Amino acid sequence: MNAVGRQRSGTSAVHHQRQYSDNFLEASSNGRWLQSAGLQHFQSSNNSVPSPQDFGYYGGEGQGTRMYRNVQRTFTGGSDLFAEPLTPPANSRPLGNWKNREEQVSPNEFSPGLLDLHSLDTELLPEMAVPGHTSSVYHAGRRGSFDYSEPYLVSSKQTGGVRGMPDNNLLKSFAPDKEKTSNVAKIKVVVRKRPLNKKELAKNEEDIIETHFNSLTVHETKLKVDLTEYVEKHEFVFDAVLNEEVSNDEVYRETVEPIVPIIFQRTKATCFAYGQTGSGKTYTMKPLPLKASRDILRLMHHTYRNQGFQLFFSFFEIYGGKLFDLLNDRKKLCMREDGKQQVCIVGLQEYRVSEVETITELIEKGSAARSTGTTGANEESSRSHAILQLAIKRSGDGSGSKPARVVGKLSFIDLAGSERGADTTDNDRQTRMEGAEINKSLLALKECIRALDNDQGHIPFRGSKLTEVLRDSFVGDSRTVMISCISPSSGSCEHTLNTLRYADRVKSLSKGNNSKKDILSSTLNLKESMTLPLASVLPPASTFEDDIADSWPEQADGEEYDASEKFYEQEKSSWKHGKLEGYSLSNMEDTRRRDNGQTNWKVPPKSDPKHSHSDDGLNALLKVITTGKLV
Ligand SMILES: Nc1ncnc2c1ncn2[C@@H]1O[C@H](COP(=O)(O)OP(=O)(O)OP(=O)(O)O)[C@@H](O)[C@H]1O
Repeated sequence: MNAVGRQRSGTSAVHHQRQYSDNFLEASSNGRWLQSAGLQHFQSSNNSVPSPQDFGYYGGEGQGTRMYRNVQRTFTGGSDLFAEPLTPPANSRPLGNWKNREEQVSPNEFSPGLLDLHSLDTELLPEMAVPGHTSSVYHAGRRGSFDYSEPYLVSSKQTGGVRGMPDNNLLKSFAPDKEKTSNVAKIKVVVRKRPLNKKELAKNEEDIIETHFNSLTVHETKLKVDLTEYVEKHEFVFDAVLNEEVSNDEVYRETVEPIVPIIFQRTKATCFAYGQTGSGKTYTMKPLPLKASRDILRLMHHTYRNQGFQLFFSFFEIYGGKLFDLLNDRKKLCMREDGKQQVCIVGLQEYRVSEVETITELIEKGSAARSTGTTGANEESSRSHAILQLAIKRSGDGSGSKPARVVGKLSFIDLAGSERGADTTDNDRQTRMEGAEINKSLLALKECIRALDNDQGHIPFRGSKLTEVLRDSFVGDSRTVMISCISPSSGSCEHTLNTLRYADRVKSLSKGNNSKKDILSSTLNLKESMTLPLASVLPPASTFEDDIADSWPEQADGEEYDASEKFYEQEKSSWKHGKLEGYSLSNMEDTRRRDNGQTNWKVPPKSDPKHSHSDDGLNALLKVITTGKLV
């Protein structure tokens, strides 16, 4: 497993310095996010981006008093929270407190055009031979050193008639063969830890996250009955763990870069960020589409030159269960399904793009129009799920004479911040309702990923608008990358554990190697999920009840009532009947552990007579062993 940049090593000081020069070089927030994307040379110097007033506030549509981001607020908004540099590398932070305490280890792109809804563009093209590709080692040497400077981009040389495109001899080659496609994991779970911010430092909050190669340990301080403190360790293993020193460039390399070539191979891929409000989801997600577009354009103009591929860009959000076009004055959109159960977003404006600069402008424009609000942890919190889609289309015969149809799609989802209901007690009703809606969709997302990975016949896409919209990204040949963002602070420990457990659950769904152990583990996870359905996202009782009673005004009129309500009711019922008991079965969650620096694959959880699901799990396990079938 890749460990670049995640371990403190002899180069850590360099990483550290680069990380912050990436993120904090300019005072201009616009420049800042381009820098953090490694694309500062694309910073718009013209006035083509509309003025803030153009999107300052969009009334109506039941948006109440919600605020929208203006151009001045970019994803690094609120950076006043951060000192520069912020934290020394985690390993250099004194872990003394933990050590002094008694330890307890718990096993644990500009030609705008309206989207032609009735073109068959939601259908994937039949497989077409793509001649003339260069087949070389795509990732050769990338693990050894970080290419922070991105020389092919910094270079002022223009090649191939596409601005911002790399110099030929620096062009990375992609091998678009089937084998490569299947080599990219179906589900990849990556965790990113952000540095402590000013607020947390001011409160003397400790960094409780210790990162290793592809694992991390959370040091949770607890109190015994006699009020003496002890530290409980929670260990998790993921596909990659990115610490606070890791730049957005490396995040891209680890997460999205490997899936870019395969979207030319009839694959739909989704990358989403999950995590507590203020944990760095927007910071992490915002640079990714630009970097991916750059690579896609490079492939289109080099490897796939003159083959009729086109790149289309769209950007919308789901707020309160409704869809809004972020590139068209927040126009309300409708989601429809065609006869083939393909999802069509009626009215969504799509832009055909061929230059990175244009994409930069579109991202700026869309981000400025997002719904934001204030939460306890983030003054400018994203209260919507933002979905940015890059669709690769090609005319049916590859010559451009027939209408273009979708070949592959790459969706970037910046999910709204997850919150525990407990955190919403000092928030207004609107914020609490947002929280409930957000949690519902996160739960539905997890359920879909779970069902997909278990090859279940029924995928509960109707669980939420989010999953309905993402339906066509999950069926067929799809890839999912989940980036779990966490805060390192002791004050966010519970959130962090919830986020990691969600991530671990998603990860455990991946059959990856299809080893028997994995299958067994999936069985156990499924079993557990049946008894603990709302475990990781459910707000506490009081808030949950309030939120149910308060249902969204737009939904109350039944206009867009859908199966999600029913789903929600079912989940609520499960919860009411106490099926969440045993949620803290951390040994069930932390399925893989490290031992003496070696990663051990999933082990079945220990039997615990107090928890009946353990017996169920063992029974399931035995059945699989004896029958070779999942039960
Ligand atoms: N890895 C990081 N390095 C430096 N600063 C970071 C990092 N991650 C996040 N931040 C800063 O933390 C603050 C909150 O981040 P961000 O807005 O991305 O959180 P979020 O998870 O999207 O929150 P919400 O869900 O409420 O929208 C921002 O000021 C951002 O610049």
